[in-house]
This record gives sequence, structure tokens and C-alpha cells, in this order.
Amino acid sequence: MAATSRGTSPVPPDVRPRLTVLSGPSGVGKSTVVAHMRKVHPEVWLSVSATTRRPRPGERNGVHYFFVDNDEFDKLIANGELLEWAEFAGNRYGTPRRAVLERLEAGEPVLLEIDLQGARLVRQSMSDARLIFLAPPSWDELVRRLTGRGTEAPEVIERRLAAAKVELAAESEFDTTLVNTSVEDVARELLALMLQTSARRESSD
Ligand SMILES: Nc1nc2c(ncn2[C@@H]2O[C@H](COP(=O)(O)OP(=O)(O)O)[C@@H](O)[C@H]2O)c(=O)[nH]1
Ligand SMILES: Nc1ncnc2c1ncn2[C@@H]1O[C@H](COP(=O)(O)OP(=O)(O)O)[C@@H](O)[C@H]1O
Repeated sequence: MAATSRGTSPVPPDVRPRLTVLSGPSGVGKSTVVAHMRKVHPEVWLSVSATTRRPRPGERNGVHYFFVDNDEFDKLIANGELLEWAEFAGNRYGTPRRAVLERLEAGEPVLLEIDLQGARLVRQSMSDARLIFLAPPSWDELVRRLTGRGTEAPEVIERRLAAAKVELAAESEFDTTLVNTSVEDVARELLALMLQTSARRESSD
């Protein structure tokens, strides 16, 4: 693919990309892995979700999330602007539809970092999406990471760990599992899967 205003695509010209979904329990390292991948490959496009959650220190509107209030989120749903949305640990999160479809139509690989419920909805509506589960090396390590991040109050951590048990039990619904032991290794594997996904679709057409 030729260079675009968003940068040079890592996708070879003879393959067509499709949607990749990355899910996994809170604290497993999804944001860290994606941030590392984008540092190495800034041209990889990540959908920016809308959320009713409050920003954490350092999070920027339009970069990490579109931070909206409940009324604005209601309007996004009512206007059909979300490809999918879900409630997670007391807040709502949704994927803006238009940007995702535009990127896919332009032939760019698209990455969504969303929860289990969202992954299931994407599987229903876009059957050729590839679903990747990011798993922790162990339960204790997940607890350590989530607690060590220091961004949530203890009761919020408890809610997220309860959700994590449900998410870990659903691992078999995903096409691929990556265990987040090394951020660098997982980021490399994730990018390879995104590109392999494209090649697989091309050859199966
Ligand atoms: N369904 C859905 N889930 C999302 C979306 N954006 C983020 N999430 C998920 O919502 C959950 C909570 O996200 P967040 O509050 O940022 O916490 P973190 O994942 O622990 O950093 C995570 O599982 C995210 O992957 C979205 O657009 N749709
Ligand atoms: N492979 C890893 N080894 C050790 N710590 C990690 C690893 N990946 C992420 N972390 C740390 O775990 C915490 C949670 O990571 P984060 O990316 O915020 O998770 P998520 O986006 O899945 O909620 C962060 O403090 C991060 O630095």
C-alpha cells in the first residue's frame, strides 16, 4: 500500500487487512503492549473508544479515550455511532463506528482494545475479525500488576478482579492467546498476527 497521510502502512501491497480485537483482564498489560507496538510502528491505527469513565492522571481526551458524560454516551448509542458498546465495572465504553469502517475500507489494519462483551459483539457483527486474548503469566501476577498500577481504589480493583475471573474463563472463545510475560515479545507477536491475519484472509478469498 502507498504511504498515506497517517504514515506508511506495514502491510505489504498484496494483502488486505481486517479487524483485530485485543482483549484481556484489567491490568494484564493491554495498553502497555499496544503503546509499545505503536512506538515501534506508529503507523498502526488503534481505535479510540468513547467512555464515561473519568480520565486517569496523564490520560488525554481524544488520545486515550473520548471522555464523555452519560448523556453524550446515550446520544452516541441513539445515533448509531457505536460499532459496539458495553458496561464494564460501572462505566460504559464504546467503539466509534465510522473511523473503524473508514480505515478498513482504506485497506488499513485496525486494532480494537476492548472487553470480552465487546469482543463477542464484534464476532457477531464482523465474522472475519480476529480475536486475540492477552493472558497474565499467573493470577497472582495479574493482581500485582493491577494493584501496582495504582490508578484504582481498592473497591474498584475488587470489581475488576471479579470481571477478570469471568474473562479468564472465556479464553477459549478467542482465536489466539498471547501470554504477557515480555511486553516486547507480545507486541511483536501482536503485530505479526495482525499482518498474518491479512494474508490469511487474502488467500481464503
Ligand atoms: N466493549 C468495549 N470495551 C472497551 C472499549 N474501550 C475499552 N474497553 C475495555 O474496558 C475495560 C476497562 O478499560 P479501562 O477503564 O481503560 O481499564 P484498563 O483496561 O484496566 O486500563 C478494558 O477491558 C478495556 O479493554 C470499547 O470501546 N468497547
Ligand atoms: N509484561 C509485563 N511485565 C510486568 N509488568 C507489566 C507488563 N505489562 C504491563 N505491565 C504493568 O502492568 C500494569 C497494568 O498494565 P496496563 O497496560 O495498564 O494494563 P491493561 O491496559 O490491560 O489494564 C502497568 O503498571 C504496567 O506497567
